Amino acid sequence: MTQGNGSQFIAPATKPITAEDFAGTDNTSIWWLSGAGFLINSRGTLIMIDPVLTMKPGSPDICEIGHRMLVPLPIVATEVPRLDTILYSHLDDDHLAPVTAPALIRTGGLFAGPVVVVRELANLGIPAEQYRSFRINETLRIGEVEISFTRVDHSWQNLDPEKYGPPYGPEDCYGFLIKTPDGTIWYTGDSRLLPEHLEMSGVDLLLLDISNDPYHFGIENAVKLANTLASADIIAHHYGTYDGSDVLAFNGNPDELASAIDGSESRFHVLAPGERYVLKG
Ligand SMILES: Nc1ccn([C@@H]2O[C@H](COP(=O)(O)O)[C@@H](O)[C@H]2O)c(=O)n1
Repeated sequence: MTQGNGSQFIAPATKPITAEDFAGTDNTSIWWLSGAGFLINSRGTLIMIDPVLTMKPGSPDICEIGHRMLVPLPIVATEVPRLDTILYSHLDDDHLAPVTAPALIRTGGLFAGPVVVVRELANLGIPAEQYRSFRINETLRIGEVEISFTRVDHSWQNLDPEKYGPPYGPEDCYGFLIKTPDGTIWYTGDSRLLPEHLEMSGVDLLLLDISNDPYHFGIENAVKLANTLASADIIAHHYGTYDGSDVLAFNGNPDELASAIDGSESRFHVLAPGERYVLKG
């Protein structure tokens, strides 16, 4: 892993995700897609979270949302063969990418997220029969997997509401609690730390946003959450992907957390995009 572009931490070198990774399995596997995105294959049930998987046409390193990528994508949207659901945490384009979303219609997956997100998915051309909005604490069951929608606070427009518009409210951005036959995964979503986050239990794998932005956990609270969920494995994300040493939301550094997370040697995973992690519940 390298430091580049001033002080920016770059993710480990990408490994390709292939068609075989979408086949039926006897376990639950997780891949970081880069940025804030994940693929989960739970015994053949296929879930994507916040995929940003398209490059600008003709450009080797500028992605669809205009950022130069520090690492290549492990798979592009047009090569994703099949999905059961695509979960969207919120509207920001490094989560809901406007070229990737329609490119995933052909996977047959159900697009799911908050009401405002689903409204935007409709604008992007997702057919009505292929999307559904959910409220906090509602559940979506797909095969043997049960997904519930957890609370976040990501009201970053408060930085300057005149410039950025109304701040995201409590039903505009979600996290996802994903119960599989092999254990429970929690994707916290982009959020400041809430008291209820510290009351979560039964989490086997924490997909932890480690960016150091005031409307995210920040290092101190990411460590606090990791140490509260003391028996969970952790996969770091929301860092090392997009060029922007001056953008706090892109500038997490796993090294800054590792020494403060209890037992980090065995449970804090700094995966390459496209590297498989097998859930041990
Ligand atoms: N001028 C700005 C505007 C926004 N931000 C931060 O960007 C983040 C939005 O992207 P997410 O991945 O977090 O959804 C948000 O956290 C803002 O704090 C900024 O730094 N400067």
